[in-house]
Amino acid sequence: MDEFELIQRITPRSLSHREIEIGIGDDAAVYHTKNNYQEIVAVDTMVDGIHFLSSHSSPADIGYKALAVNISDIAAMGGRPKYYLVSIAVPSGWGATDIEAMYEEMNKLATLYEMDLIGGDTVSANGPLVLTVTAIGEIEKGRSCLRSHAEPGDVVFVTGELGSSAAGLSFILGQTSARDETQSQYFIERHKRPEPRVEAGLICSRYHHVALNDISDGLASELNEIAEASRVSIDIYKELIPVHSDLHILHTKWEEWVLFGGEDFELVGTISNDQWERFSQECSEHDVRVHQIGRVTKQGQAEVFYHDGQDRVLLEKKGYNHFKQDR
Ligand SMILES: Nc1ncnc2c1ncn2[C@@H]1O[C@H](COP(=O)(O)OP(=O)(O)O)[C@@H](O)[C@H]1O
Ligand SMILES: Cc1ncc(C[n+]2csc(CCOP(=O)(O)OP(=O)(O)O)c2C)c(N)n1
Ligand SMILES: [Mg+2]
Ligand SMILES: [Mg+2]
Ligand SMILES: [Mg+2]
Repeated sequence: MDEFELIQRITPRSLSHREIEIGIGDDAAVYHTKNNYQEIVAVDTMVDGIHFLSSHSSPADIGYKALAVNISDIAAMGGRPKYYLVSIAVPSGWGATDIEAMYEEMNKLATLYEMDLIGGDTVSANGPLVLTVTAIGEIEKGRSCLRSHAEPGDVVFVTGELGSSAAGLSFILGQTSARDETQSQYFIERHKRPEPRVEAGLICSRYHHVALNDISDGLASELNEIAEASRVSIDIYKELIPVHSDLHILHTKWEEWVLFGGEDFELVGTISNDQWERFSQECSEHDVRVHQIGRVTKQGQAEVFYHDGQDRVLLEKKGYNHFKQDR
């Protein structure tokens, strides 16, 4: 495979954004920016064996998820995604068709969100496949949904359902068995194809002082990050957390999946009590699922508490941690 041929093949034929002066094809990309807007930039890397198993995920699956998790970070700021760059380190076992299939799927997802590929990098590798995506988005000045925005009295909410991605991973790793193919396929799909909550994030950006985080490392970890950044205490309630109706029958570990599993790429956030009803109404009008799961209680100490019936336990900042896995 020739590096230059490959770049030519993955170069988009048309672009969604006219602000691009030069995308792929020079030393760097150049685009115009809008007045009264700020840019949002996020980067995440995926490594074979750590974030996915190339034995179980197709190149298309891998491409989809690498872009989706970056779009998710733009959504978690309340922004609109616009551009992306892709860097790949390709091991010798991978051919041009695999790489093209990966880009094809990224391109499909990007088209849904009107994003343009504006650059990247291609290298050969001796190690596993490494895929790094940088996403760039925009937001009106001062409207970002920062982790530091939580205040006492705020409602704590999540989008979608939690724990399904971890259940899917458990199926892939052969740690859980399913009732039937349809059941396992549902959860595996949640794991391989998370839907970035762009619409939910955009709605959040139109409200005052919303805090947001996307759930990559698990609910417990992300809530602790909000608590730390805002220096507040948060209380959440087991019975309020939305989960798939089959989740609890799959494995006794289902509650761990919900709290610590991660990779749901749902949004967790806080919003003032007086905006909550209008906000949840607007979400339902746009078919965006949101559920209240708790409250921000007080300023001072950064703590998260989990209510299970009569019990109230400290929810530690435990979850996926790259340097702290039991492996
Ligand atoms: N190696 C690094 N160099 C510089 N900044 C980093 C590095 N790794 C993470 N960060 C920054 O630390 C913050 C937290 O990162 P991370 O936990 O990966 O966020 P997320 O879960 O949203 O992807 C982000 O602002 C990220 O940009
Ligand atoms: C083979 C395999 N093992 C374990 C996992 C679980 N896993 C890997 S990374 C991760 C956390 C999210 O990835 P990270 O790089 O921390 O993303 P970020 O927090 O930066 O968005 C989880 C739950 C997986 N997806 N695949
Ligand atoms: Mg990251
Ligand atoms: Mg994030
Ligand atoms: Mg992480």
